[in-house]
Amino acid sequence: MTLPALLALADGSLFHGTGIGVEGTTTGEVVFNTALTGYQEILTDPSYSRQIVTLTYPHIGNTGCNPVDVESDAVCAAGLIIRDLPLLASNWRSTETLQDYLRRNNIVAISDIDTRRLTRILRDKGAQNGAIVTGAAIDADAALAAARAFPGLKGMDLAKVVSTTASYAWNDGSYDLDRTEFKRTPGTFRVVAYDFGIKHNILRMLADRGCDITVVPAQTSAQDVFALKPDGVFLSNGPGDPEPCDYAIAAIKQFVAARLPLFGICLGHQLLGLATGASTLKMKFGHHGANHPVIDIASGRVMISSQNHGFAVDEATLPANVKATHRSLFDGSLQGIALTDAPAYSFQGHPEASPGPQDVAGLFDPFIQMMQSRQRAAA
Ligand SMILES: NC(=O)CC[C@H](N)C(=O)O
Repeated sequence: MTLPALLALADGSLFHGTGIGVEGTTTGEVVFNTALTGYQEILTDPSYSRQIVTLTYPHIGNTGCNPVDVESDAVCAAGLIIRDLPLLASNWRSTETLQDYLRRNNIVAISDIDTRRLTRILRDKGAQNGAIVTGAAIDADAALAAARAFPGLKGMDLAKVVSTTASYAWNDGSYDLDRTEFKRTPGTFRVVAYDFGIKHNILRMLADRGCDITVVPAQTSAQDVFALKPDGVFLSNGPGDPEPCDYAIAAIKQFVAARLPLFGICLGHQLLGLATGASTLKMKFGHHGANHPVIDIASGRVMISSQNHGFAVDEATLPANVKATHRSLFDGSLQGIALTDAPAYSFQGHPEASPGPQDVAGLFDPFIQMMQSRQRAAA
């Protein structure tokens, strides 16, 4: 039996389709992602908390779902919007269909809508607050009211909401090619990783490079981190607006002052920017995809990157001791910064990919080199 479904946007747009998850209502900011593959990694990326994701690729679910291709322990996106759910899921690693996966994770989702029309609206008007309602008796006015009641992500501190409540150790490296076993590299560097909504593949890529990682809650004080005697601190990706995360910004200022090696990704990049005194802004529709070209300003090299952000550091507000290292070739927005007077840098896109191309994976290396230099200086 098909489940009727309606997507309502705050601008008044309505899309009738088919419910492919559970019955109910979900609200959030509706964003479009242009990646062709990786729907499971996208759904489980904590940075999508309170966001409803529409995928522009029309056939989603072809390869089913499995327990391995996840970026956290839960489905974090507030909902999913797709054009077409294939009748058959086929892959040797698939253990369940996308529909079963969505239902088991209690996700409200809609298919059979014109995702191209939806994406054009989001591009023209900017990311919209929205609601998906599924069930036998759908009321368009109630759906619109739900969409308009969502307060929007601006000013919303979600990092401390999705973060781990207790610290834990992580030393699993990447999977082998069959994705049946983890690679393990002996830990040479003690790294404290702030969990603002951290993706598993970031932790794996740090572990592959010899990091022994302690993951700590978002609100951990700088003092508690210094007590762990780290060689370096990593600032993770995460959902929501970076600006209200004053606890993290205060801690980062202390790490910079102590000249502790620092590396930030996405939200972590935005927080490093704020800690240096720069400002962040909300973008019109953000960057969400797996094919975004960025230029390394010093070398002129162009790399294709995975992206997922709706806020950005405003390059015009960078203080004199912070240089721009990367820019987006789609819209010229700032993609990377480095401090000129401290061992600290960050990147707006996703060097860990998952999903996406691995062109920018080398951005993990300077962090390792900074920790090496620090260890040598102390020896
Ligand atoms: N992936 C992320 O870390 C996203 C950062 C932030 N929530 C943004 O939307 O810009």
